[in-house]
Amino acid sequence: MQKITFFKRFVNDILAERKTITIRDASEANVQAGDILEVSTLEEGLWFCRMQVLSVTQVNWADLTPLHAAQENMGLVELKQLIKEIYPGQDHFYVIHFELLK
Ligand SMILES: CC(=O)Nc1ccn([C@@H]2O[C@H](CO)[C@@H](O)[C@H]2O)c(=O)n1
Repeated sequence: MQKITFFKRFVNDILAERKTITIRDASEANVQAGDILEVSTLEEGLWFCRMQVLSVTQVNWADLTPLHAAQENMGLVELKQLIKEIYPGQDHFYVIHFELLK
């Protein structure tokens, strides 16, 4: 089974389905539509759900939209700032759209 991690501050949003995408660089985007992922926190490695990948699409930082931000349950300025912090100096990303499995 494939695995993915998230910062633990996003656990509640993911479980409540307020966060339905994650934006990753190429090294973390080795998934495709249909894949089922075991999901745990980055910090403690605590498992918290399974999710199914609905789609993987490419995006450049400058082309992020308010829709991406809404799917992250944040504002666009906040999302763009966050991605700069997580991935300094990178411009090319993958939007992984997922569905929580229950
Ligand atoms: C190894 C590892 O866990 N890395 C990451 C990387 C990103 N993210 C979140 O995805 C969205 C777009 O980047 C934002 O919500 C990020 O905070 C995350 O939770 N964990």
